[in-house]
Amino acid sequence: MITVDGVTKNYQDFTAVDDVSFTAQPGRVTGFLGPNGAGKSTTMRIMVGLTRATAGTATIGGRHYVDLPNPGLEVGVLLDASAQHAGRTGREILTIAQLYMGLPRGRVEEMLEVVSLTPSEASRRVGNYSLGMRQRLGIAAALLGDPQVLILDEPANGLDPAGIRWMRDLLRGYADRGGTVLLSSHLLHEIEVIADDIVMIGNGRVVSQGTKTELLHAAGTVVRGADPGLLRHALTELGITTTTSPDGALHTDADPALVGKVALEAGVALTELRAEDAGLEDMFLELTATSQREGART
Ligand SMILES: Nc1ncnc2c1ncn2[C@@H]1O[C@H](COP(=O)(O)OP(=O)(O)OP(=O)(O)O)[C@@H](O)[C@H]1O
Repeated sequence: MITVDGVTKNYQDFTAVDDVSFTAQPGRVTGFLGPNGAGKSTTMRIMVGLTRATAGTATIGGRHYVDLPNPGLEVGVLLDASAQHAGRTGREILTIAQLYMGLPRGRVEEMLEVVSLTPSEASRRVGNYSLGMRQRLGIAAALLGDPQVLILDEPANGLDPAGIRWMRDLLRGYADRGGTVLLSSHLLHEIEVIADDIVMIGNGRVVSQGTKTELLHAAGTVVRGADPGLLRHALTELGITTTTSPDGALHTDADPALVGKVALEAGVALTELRAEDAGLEDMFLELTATSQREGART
């Protein structure tokens, strides 16, 4: 588990991360979502001891990263896929990591296979790798020590659609086996398809967090009945306010299960009942509107 507790980072009078708290739980993929410059990378760098927090703590399994005796065995980190020695081959980079982690040699070839880097690609210098290949190598390095926790900063950058699908399946499987995954992105769709839990950050502050289901449900319910007037009346009677869209559908903040129950009791046949698809996109833009560069930066 990753625990971030009241983390703040000031650069002189600029606050890059402002009292951020959240947890990333085992068995779940936690998406760390925010627009450019929101403070995701800074928070992740603090988690792994590369940046010192001005206040607050970030721990992995209850310990600070710097206190982990052989960190690669406990947490796999990919912060910048291009931050590798360009003159080394992919295989050499993994071999160096394998040696200092004290892992069996076979682990390198195993990981190259997992990330689908062919033997000839693994023998090429990283300076000649595409961004997608660097991401794959970075994921191989993060997985090398078979850690229980993964911290990945924008891991889908540079991957093609098949690569994104591959990564999603890999991380899903990893979390399903009990691993903790924290991955950041400024692209909502990426997070929406993979994450179980979402932490949204804007202007250094957490603007919303919860399970994906909770955040989707926060958008409310759309319901359409054979007798819209009677349905509206039944809902209003229970104090559930509704608005009617031009196409006759009713919109309410209440839960779909409750709306369905009210309709059943009122004897109204429903033709549509669903969680309102505001799309996390709208919510993401709305929630971060005041904290984006284009918005009021206070
Ligand atoms: N060393 C530093 N000195 C001064 N400001 C910094 C430093 N590092 C980061 N910042 C600022 O902190 C803010 C947050 O940056 P950060 O890289 O954490 O954002 P991010 O959410 O990862 O963005 P992106 O999606 O663009 O990668 C930015 O305004 C950035 O310019």
